[in-house]
Amino acid sequence: MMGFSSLFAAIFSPRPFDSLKLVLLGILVESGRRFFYWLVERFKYRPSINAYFNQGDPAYEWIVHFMTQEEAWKRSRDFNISAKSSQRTWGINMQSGSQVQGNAEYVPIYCTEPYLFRWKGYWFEIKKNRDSISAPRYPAVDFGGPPLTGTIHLSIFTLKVSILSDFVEEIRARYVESNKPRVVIRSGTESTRFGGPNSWSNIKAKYRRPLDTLVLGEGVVESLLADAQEFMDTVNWYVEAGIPHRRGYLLHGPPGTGKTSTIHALAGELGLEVYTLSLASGHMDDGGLQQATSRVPPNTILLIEDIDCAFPSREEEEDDIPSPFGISSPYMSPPGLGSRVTLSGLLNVIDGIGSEEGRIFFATTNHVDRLDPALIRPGRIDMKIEYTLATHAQSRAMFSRFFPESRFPNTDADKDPITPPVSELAKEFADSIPEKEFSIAELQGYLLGYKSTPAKAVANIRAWVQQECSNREAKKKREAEKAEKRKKAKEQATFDMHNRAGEAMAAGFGTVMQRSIGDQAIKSYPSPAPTSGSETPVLVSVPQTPEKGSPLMTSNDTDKRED
Ligand SMILES: Nc1ncnc2c1ncn2[C@@H]1O[C@H](COP(=O)(O)OP(=O)(O)OP(=O)(O)O)[C@@H](O)[C@H]1O
Repeated sequence: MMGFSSLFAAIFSPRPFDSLKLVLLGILVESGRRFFYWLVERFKYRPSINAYFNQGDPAYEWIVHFMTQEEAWKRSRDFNISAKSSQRTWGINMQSGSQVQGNAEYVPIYCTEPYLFRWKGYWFEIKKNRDSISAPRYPAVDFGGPPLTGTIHLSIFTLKVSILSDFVEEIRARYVESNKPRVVIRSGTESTRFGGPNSWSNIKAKYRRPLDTLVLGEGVVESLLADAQEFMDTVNWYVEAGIPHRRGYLLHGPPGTGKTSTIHALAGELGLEVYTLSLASGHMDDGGLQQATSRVPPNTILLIEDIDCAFPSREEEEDDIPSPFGISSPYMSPPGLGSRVTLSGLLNVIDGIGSEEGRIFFATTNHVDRLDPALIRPGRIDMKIEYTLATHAQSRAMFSRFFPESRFPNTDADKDPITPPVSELAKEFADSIPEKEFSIAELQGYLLGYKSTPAKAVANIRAWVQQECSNREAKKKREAEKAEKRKKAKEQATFDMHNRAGEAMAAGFGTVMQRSIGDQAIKSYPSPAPTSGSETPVLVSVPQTPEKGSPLMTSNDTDKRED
C-alpha cells in the first residue's frame, strides 16, 4: 500500500523531475526486457544449423549408422528387436558395445531425449520425432525393421554451414567403409505401389561375392566389369559429349543361370548399392514405378528383374477369346497379367533414368523374345549378355569350384572310397551331364548334397540326370495336356458364342446394334413382332463393360470399376 501511494505521489508530484525519472526507469526496464528476449531468440535460433534426415532416404541410414557407433545410444532403454539377420538394421551389442552378429539385433529407439555430442570441436544435438516411432504408418506391411516414418533432427551450434556438409560427408564415408565387405541391396517394398517415401526401405546386406566364383562363359565377367568400370571412370567424357551418363545392360537366359548373382557380384566389385524391383510381383503400376525409380540416388545400380512381365506372354495372347462380333474386348484377356506396368511406362522410366548421373541400369529376363525392340534399342540397353544352361565347360568348372584341389588334394579315403584326383572327377562329372540341359542352380543343388564326397557326387550323377530327365518328360506331357484342354475350351467358347448369336438372329428377333463411338452406348431396335405366339423378344447385345460378377469379368476389371 505504501509502495502504491509513494508511486502516485511521485507521478503527481509537483516536481516534474521526479516524474521524468520514473518514466525513464520504465523505458529502461522495458528495453532491458526486450533486449533479453532478443538475446534468447538469437541464442536459440541463429547460432545453430538445422538439418533433417528422413527415413527412406539413404542419408538416414548414414546418420543412424553413425549414431549407433556413439556411446549415448547404447544407453537407450527402448529397443526394436529383429531376428531377421539378413535384414539391414543397425543393431548394437548389448554385452561389449561393438556392433554384432547374433540371434537377434537390438536397435535402440533412440532420441526420445535429445542427445548432445561433440564432433570436431562443435556441439551437435540430435533428436528423433517421437510420434513417428510409436505410430508406424503402414502397420499391416511387414517392413522387417523399426517403424519407418522417422525423421532425425540435427542441430549444430555454429554458423558455419560447411560443418554440416563435412559432417554429412563423414557419416557417408563411415557408412561406405563399414559396408565394404558387403553389398547393400534395397528392394521395392509394398509401398512401391504408391511410390511412397519408404519404397526402398527393405534393405539387405549380403556378403560380397567375388566375381571369380561365377561360372560363366569365357571372358563374360571380365568384359562386363571392364565396361562398367570404364563407364564409371569417364563421367567427364559423357558430360563433354553431351551424352547422358547412364549405361543399360540386359541379362537374358533361363532361370538359375546366374544373372542376378552377376549383378550382385559386380555391385560388390564396384562398391555400388543395388536398387532392385521385380515386375513379376504384379504390385507395380506405371505411377509406382516412376516414383520409386525417381527416388533412386545417383551412382547406384538400378535393377529391374523380369522386365518381360510388362508384356503379355504368348499363352495370354493365345488365350484371347475372340468375340463373335469382331469387337476386341479388353475384359476377355487382361494384357500383362503379371504386371500393371505398360511398355510406355517402362520406356519413360528407362529414359528418365538417363537424366540421373552415374546410373547403371540392369534388366533381367527369362524371355528375351517377348521384349519390344524399342525397349532394347541402343541408348536404352547398351549391352546384352546371354546366359545359357550349363555347358560342358561350366559343369566342369562348377565341380572344381565345389571341390577345389586345395581342399581335396587327393580325395579323403575315409570319407570317400574312390580316390582319383578331383580334376579327373570333374571331367567325369561334366561328361555325364548333357550339354545345355541343366542350369547351374540345378547342378549347385545337386552338388550341395555331396559337400565333402566328390567321388560319390560323380558316382550318382548319371542316375540323377536320368531321374531329372524323366521328371521333365512327365511335366512336359502334363503341360501339353493342359494346353490341349485350354485350346479345346477356347474353341468351344468361340463355337458357343457364334451359335448363340446365330440362333438369336435366325429366330427373327434381329437386334440391330448401333455403336456410338462417343458415349459407347448401345441402342437396340426390336425387330417386328415374332410371328409365333407368346415368346418375349430377346435383346442380344454385347455389353462394353461386363456386369459385375460375370464370368468374363477379371479381377483387373473389378479394380477399374471400383476406382
Ligand atoms: N553362372 C553361375 N555361376 C555361379 N553360380 C551360379 C550361376 N548360375 C546360378 N548360380 C547359383 O544359382 C543360384 C541362382 O542364381 P541366380 O539367382 O543368379 O540366377 P538367375 O539367372 O538370376 O535366375 P532367375 O532368372 O530365376 O532370377 C545362386 O545361388 C547362384 O549362386
